[in-house]
Amino acid sequence: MSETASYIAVDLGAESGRVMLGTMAAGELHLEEVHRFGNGPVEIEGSLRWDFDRLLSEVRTGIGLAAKTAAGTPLGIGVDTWGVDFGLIGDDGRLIEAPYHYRDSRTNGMMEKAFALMSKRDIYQNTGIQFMQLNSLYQVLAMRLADSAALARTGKLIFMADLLSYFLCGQVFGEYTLASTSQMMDMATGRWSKAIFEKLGLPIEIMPEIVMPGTVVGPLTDDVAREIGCPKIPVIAVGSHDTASAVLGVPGTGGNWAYLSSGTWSLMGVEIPKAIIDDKTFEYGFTNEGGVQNTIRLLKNIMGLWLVQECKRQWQREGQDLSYGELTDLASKAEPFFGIIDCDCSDFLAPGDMPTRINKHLAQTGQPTTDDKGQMVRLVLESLALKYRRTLEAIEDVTGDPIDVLHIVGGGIQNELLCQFAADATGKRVVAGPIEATASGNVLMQAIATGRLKGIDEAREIVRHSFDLKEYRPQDTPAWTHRYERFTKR
Ligand SMILES: C[C@H](O)[C@H](O)[C@@H](O)C(=O)CO
Repeated sequence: MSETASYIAVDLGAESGRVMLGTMAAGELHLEEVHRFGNGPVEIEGSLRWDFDRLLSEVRTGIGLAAKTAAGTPLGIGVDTWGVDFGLIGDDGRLIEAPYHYRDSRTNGMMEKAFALMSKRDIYQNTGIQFMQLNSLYQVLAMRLADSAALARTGKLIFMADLLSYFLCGQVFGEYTLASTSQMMDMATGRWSKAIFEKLGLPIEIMPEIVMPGTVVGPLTDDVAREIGCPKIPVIAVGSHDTASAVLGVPGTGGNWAYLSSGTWSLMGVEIPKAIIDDKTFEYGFTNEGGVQNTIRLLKNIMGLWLVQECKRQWQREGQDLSYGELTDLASKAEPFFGIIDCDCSDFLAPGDMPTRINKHLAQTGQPTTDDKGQMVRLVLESLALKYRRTLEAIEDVTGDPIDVLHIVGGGIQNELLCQFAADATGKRVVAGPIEATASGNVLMQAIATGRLKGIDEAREIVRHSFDLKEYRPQDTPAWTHRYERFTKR
């Protein structure tokens, strides 16, 4: 077994996608970005969709570049994407329509319709998954209730990352961590939940077979390998859910640690050996998403930097194109604790004119509004940090274990102001890095699948030796605690 091994990681988020070449040698992981491309919703027939054909072509381009860049032939390709979304393929193996975007309005009011068919508590007891209208369950229910022709013609439903893999290697499968985000999988059996499909009248036969992360799915098809111009590299099921790969990429330094995968969304939680599905996790709204190597990701979705991304897009539309760096700089100089919002208010889920919606929320809660961009970004970041504190306290309450350190990973760590606010608001030591935790976890899972690594501990050891980490110590926490008390009383 040669010392050096390389793998191709395809990592797509809601805002951008990248193809990385990961090279493992001498206990270190080196990541090289060979291709990066934009991503975002496209409007088709008045609905929000993903431009799947473009994404697939970008992925193929990236794989070609990675294969050319690699010293030898990469040992595998792993694909991960955001959760819940899927494509439908017909019996002819072709995609029936452009996949829907989870922020499309077709799921408005769908949860209530589901609860009329099966109680909210029973759905939770079965799946252990948090309630978000964007969950796959409500997307499929919306199609059934709309007598969707596309659903009627469906041979197989395939989740986004696995759909990209399908068009690379021709194999239909449902990787476990990604499948778990759907709220259609029975957390106890790791199989599709018969109870949910029966009670909601959904076609279980269209669901793909669930496979565990680390499964070697199959080589690139002859056509794909020829068209890309690379060998028939095996496609490996990794933590197909980007957050599952990100959690494997957490360095996990000493003590009892929590993680925050920070990007469009903020996913905050802990890694546990067994799902916790009880009245407390139900009340707190915790989710038990599948992790790699038989772990569970107990976490909560927090609206995240989507709020800042959407403000930036609106100000751009209004002719002021400020970079994230410039916006954060303005925020650092703005008045502390000017106002506070509930970041997870469903008013903020859909795209479009976020500053106006934030001001409406401030006015509705008896707070002053603002047209100052720095002030608005600051109150968003402060509100996120206070939500992190609330979530961390809930994690400690549910697990009974105090958290010593908060690991923040992902693109969001470039917002150093938010990292510092997270330390200040929670009163916890924050360790930030790596930015590319998801791509790292993707490559490391392939290394485990190909026998180069024994498991999670060895993988995290490599993360600790391969990336620079930045520490943030809590400052001025009393002022934050005072603010937090006012926040929690709301
Ligand atoms: C809907 C979100 O994409 C999902 O809940 C989240 O876990 C994710 O995938 C973030 O990339």
